Amino acid sequence: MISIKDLSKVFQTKDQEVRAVDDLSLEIKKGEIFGVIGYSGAGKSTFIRMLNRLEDPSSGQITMDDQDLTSMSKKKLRVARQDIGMIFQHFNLLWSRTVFDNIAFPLEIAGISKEEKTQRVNELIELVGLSGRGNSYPSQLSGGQKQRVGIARALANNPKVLLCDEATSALDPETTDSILDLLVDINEKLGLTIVLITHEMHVIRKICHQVAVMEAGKIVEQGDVLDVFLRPKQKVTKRFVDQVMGDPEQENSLELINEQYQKGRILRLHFVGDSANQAVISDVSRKFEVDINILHGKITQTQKGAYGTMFVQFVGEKDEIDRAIEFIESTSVEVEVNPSV
Ligand SMILES: Nc1ncnc2c1ncn2[C@@H]1O[C@H](COP(=O)(O)OP(=O)(O)OP(=O)(O)O)[C@@H](O)[C@H]1O
Repeated sequence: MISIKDLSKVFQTKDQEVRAVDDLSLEIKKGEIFGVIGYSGAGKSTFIRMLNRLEDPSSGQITMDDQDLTSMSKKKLRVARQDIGMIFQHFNLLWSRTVFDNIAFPLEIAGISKEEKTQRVNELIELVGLSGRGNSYPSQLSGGQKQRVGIARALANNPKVLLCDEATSALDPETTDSILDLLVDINEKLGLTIVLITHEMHVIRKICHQVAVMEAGKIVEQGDVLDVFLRPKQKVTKRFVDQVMGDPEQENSLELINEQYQKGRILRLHFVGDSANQAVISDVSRKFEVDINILHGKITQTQKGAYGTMFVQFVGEKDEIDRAIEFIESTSVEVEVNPSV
């Protein structure tokens, strides 16, 4: 759906040249929630702003549904932009307009009749959960509600793509989660493709299908969110994954576990995104004569299923423990017996 080839943006300042985006290529599929994560200065904002030509690329090509956005005339671009909605960290609402009139703004520009406009705005107000707030002004709303207005306004013209520029970075964790839930809801209900940039791995974990990690203007790692969580290759990616998972081995030394729990067997179980196997512990306790102590671990949910590591102790007859381990090995849960650091 969106194809980005060799995209670069060079800013020329008085005393130096800054390569904010450096020869970047990406494919984003229709209906996907695609996250780009990176630290401050990585080039994320510049990248996302080029997708709707708020920023003009220095070189490279962006095609959306086979339309080349990079070589388009200003007039054609105005029409093509109706297919691309955008929301911002600081909402960018018109403070002198009500919620209703903020959402109506893009419809007025598109020249839609008054009746149609009223109907569409009311639909959008309901979709984003702001029923009854149409006559409020942005200053009377919470941060989360302001972002809901931003989302409704971005969706007014039925775009195919929604660009999110750090859309939850100004919000507290609970409000962040409610906005992320709304984005998933919209993605599923409307089949909308969402491209977001963030510096928070929590956002990627919670809603994205695909992730690209950006550093110094380049994509240094990319893939299915679960794969990247499971096997982060680059140092920068490992740091982001640790943001949400922590490192169980470091947090609670295995040596200590092995010292304290000397009976039976210590196992490290690795869960990798197959929800059918999340009940493996209760299955084992039902099927085998072993006592199970859960010692330490962290399992987290992603859009593609659960992921995480858990340390457990199995106590019982040796043969029974071996059979229980064999059973776990027959599932998609990876198991390591008497793991070492
Ligand atoms: N208009 C500009 N003129 C000159 N340099 C710029 C301009 N915009 C961005 N840059 C530089 O480009 C690089 C990438 O900036 P960008 O804002 O895209 O990064 P970012 O990953 O979005 O970081 P942040 O989250 O802090 O905005 C930085 O070194 C920045 O200083």
